[in-house]
Amino acid sequence: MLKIAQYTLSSPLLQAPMAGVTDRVYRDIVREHGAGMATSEMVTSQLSLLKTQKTQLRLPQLDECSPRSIQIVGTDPDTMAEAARHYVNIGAEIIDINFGCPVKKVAGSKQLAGSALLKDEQKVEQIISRVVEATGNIPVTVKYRTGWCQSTRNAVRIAKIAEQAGVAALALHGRTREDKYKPYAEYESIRQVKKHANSIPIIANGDIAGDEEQARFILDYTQADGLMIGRASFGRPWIFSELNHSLFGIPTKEITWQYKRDIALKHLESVHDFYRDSTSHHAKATTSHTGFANKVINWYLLSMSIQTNLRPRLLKSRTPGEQISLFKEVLDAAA
Ligand SMILES: Cc1cc2nc3c(=O)[nH]c(=O)nc-3n(C[C@H](O)[C@H](O)[C@H](O)COP(=O)(O)O)c2cc1C
Repeated sequence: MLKIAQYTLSSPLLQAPMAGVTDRVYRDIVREHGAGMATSEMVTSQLSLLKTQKTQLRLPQLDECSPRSIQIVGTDPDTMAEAARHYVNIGAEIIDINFGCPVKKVAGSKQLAGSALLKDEQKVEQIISRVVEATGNIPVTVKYRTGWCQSTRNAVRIAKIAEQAGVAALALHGRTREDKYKPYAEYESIRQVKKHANSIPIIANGDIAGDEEQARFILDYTQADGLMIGRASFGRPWIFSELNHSLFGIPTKEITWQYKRDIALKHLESVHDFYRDSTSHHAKATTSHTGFANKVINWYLLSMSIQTNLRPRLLKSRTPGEQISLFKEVLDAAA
């Protein structure tokens, strides 16, 4: 089984961190359905911004499934080390560093964080070393892309830097920053990384769609120790238990239509509970609350191939109660 430093995971299939997606509710649901770990979406290493409600809601909580991994993003080694120390103090059990984010707000010329750091290997080394030093025996992992652009791919060099600086595991998305999300991810770089940095677990990421044959191919071809799944888990948290069963023979419940319906409904109810409880004292509560609830509805309608003319009403529901009962009606009508 996949081991990250002192943590033996229950499955080598991990949920990819996704900003605006993998909130506490999402992480709980995928863990319940077989994901071996679900890292938080990226959070700032600027501790002064920690007060914001948005960041507070992104942080892992002490009652969350272990190991609690939190992903930090930033650019200054000392600031990131200080942030890592802070997150460990409030309960993180693994610190993940983001060297993969392609978006302008993070990797643009103003911030030079996320995937932009792949252009500066020395800085990567400094950041990792400082964070590893700051976190003591709390494992540090790295999630990154294969390089800034096709002509400067440096996944193997980054892996060796990370390995030498004491990183406990690497997750590699088989695209460069320049590739953004264009089809398709490639797995050759992941295979090379596994070949050249074989003292730590390597986790393959990119376009894993949930079918057994493809997942088996990626594992065999790259020899990776685990797979990380992002978008394919939208409205489909049972993807983990399905693949756990088909790839590794881990027993699972039968995934019937009724089972999916119950999960979809529970996901929506949990989003309403979580944001209502967490944000009831904040004026801006409704933005993330409604945003997440509507995303959840759209994901499940798509993944369960449900077409309904009630969709506009569903997304514009005035109260959580109204939305939940309408969603139930839609799910039951589609059964
Ligand atoms: C909406 C969205 C948000 C994302 N946010 C993050 C993030 O916060 N940190 C990170 O390392 N990667 C982030 N990613 C990248 C994913 O973790 C993953 O590497 C990428 O989606 C490829 O995997 P997939 O093809 O299985 O989706 C994000 C991706 C999406 C689609």
